[in-house]
Amino acid sequence: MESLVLSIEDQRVCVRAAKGCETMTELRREIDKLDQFIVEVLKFRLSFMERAAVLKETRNKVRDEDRIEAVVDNIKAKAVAVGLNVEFAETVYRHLIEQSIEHEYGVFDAIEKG
Ligand SMILES: O=C(O)C(=O)C[C@]1(C(=O)O)C=C[C@@H](O)C=C1
Repeated sequence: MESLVLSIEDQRVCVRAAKGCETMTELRREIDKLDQFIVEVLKFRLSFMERAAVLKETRNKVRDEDRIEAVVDNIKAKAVAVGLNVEFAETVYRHLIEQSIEHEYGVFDAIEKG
């Protein structure tokens, strides 16, 4: 991949491929651009947990083991498809889901149900 074009609403960012970076300064500038995007995607993903906390009727539905395994299986298949290390993808996603569940519990507990 020569470069990655990422867009969020009217924001469009072009991130150069790692092999196109000749210095650490250049390389870190590209990482910073990617991180900005990743943070926005994480925030957007978390907004779905906030909505899930509203849609789930009971607290014991916040953690859904079957769904966790389905998400992880899906991510592992996507990792294979794009050539990303599967163990890396699984580890990152299991952490992400655990943090998402913590956030969802927080929102669920803050809402008055019933
Ligand atoms: O699918 C859900 O029920 C969610 O709340 C989302 C999510 C996730 O992070 O993908 C989070 C908590 C659940 O245990 C399973 C999956």
